[in-house]
Amino acid sequence: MKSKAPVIKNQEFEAEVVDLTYQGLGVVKFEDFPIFVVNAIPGEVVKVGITKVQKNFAFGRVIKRLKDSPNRNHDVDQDAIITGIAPLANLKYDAQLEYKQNQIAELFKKQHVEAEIAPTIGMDNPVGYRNKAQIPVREVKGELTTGFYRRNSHNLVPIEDYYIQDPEIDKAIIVVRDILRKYHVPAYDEFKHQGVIRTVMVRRGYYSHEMMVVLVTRTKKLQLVDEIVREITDALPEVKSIIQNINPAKTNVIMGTENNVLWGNKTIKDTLFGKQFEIGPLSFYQVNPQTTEQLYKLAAQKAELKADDLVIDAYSGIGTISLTIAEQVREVLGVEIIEGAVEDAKRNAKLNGIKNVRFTLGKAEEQMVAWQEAEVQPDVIFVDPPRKGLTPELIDAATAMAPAKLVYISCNPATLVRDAAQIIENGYHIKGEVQPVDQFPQTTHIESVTVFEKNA
Ligand SMILES: C[S@@+](CC[C@H](N)C(=O)[O-])C[C@H]1O[C@@H](n2cnc3c(N)ncnc32)[C@H](O)[C@@H]1O
Repeated sequence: MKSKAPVIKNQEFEAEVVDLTYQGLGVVKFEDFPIFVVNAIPGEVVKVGITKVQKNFAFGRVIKRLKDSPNRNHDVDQDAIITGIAPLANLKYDAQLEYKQNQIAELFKKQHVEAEIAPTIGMDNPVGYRNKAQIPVREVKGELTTGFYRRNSHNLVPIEDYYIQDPEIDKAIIVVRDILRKYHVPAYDEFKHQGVIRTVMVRRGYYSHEMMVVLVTRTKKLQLVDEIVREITDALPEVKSIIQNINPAKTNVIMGTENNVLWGNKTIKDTLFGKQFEIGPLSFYQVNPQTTEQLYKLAAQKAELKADDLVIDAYSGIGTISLTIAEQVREVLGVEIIEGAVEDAKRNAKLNGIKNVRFTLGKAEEQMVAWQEAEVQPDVIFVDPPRKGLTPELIDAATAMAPAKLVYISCNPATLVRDAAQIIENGYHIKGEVQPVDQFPQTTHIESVTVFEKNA
């Protein structure tokens, strides 16, 4: 079909940036036709070159910035922005916090759900916070290279400073990269589906400083594995676990399902709220331990837990929410889909001497229905789903059990507002303000806590 777009590829023009999308792209208009531009922020005037035209919108690039916004942060490496490591880093931090609050408010408005959104709780030092890195390994100019993809592409940009990761993790990535180079391990080629090493994953406990290195390989065979392991442990004394994860599939999914412990333990430990957690290679663990403590504390406070409460923790991961609230309530029932995470959760309960939690392996949407059919009567339900949010079946089953409160921890406001509409329709209202907590500074990801209370 012929495009009705009023712009063509390579066209150049000057315009003011009028908005910022949920992906952190600046919006300029040409005769009301929206053009999305990397690294352009509202209030700026830019000379734009059109790079791609679609039916209802186009993409462009900044040829020249003619006027800066006062909110522009000049103090950031451009690689972080062009690769999408830190797509919001061109905005000063206060403006990022405001942007996140506004994004949630706009989405609630579009959904016609009334909600007050509190100012985003931010970090004092919003860089170097990530406790986990998953770094693609590719061959660039004939050399094994670690870095990040240029946005919307699979072209690897070599990077050594990832800006938002724990700097000790950045150092470890360089060490591992150099060892892999030394032993001539072939980097994965995703087009030919050849080569060996696909990804290096590193996780580091914020309090424990225990480090796990995961080498994700296409093949079972990893040449000179003993030498590689010895060199990693010699160079990185914090490493407590080295794992080979095998992912033979032609896929964008980073990790496979098979893990071989090459050296050390199969998990690392970290602490949250003074409790110990063991974390396996495939388990979800919040990437920002500093704000996670704030987030869960807030969620628990807002839940107004009582000593006799029965609580459900849906999407319980390795048990972080369950175990941090267990002492305040009678019993917690968790459900989680990843087997390794459920095993971690059970071990973590033992490790902390907590006896009033029960973790079930399964789909939250099915388990919630099973609990409802078994006439379980929870006082509070916590839900902390992945980005796709809840299912209608889960919401119906959860609200049918009539908990006094449903505490929704969301990492995607678009699915939060969709689910909020159904929860409200089922006889609940939002209690107080929706509280954004900046779990992911410098990125467009938005975390928040909302409490739904049963109507009187
Ligand atoms: C955002 S994480 C929250 C984990 C945990 N509450 C925490 O903070 O550590 C979402 C969790 O949901 C799990 N998950 C994804 N889909 C699921 C499903 N359909 N049923 C149960 N768990 C699921 C993931 O494996 C992950 O552990």
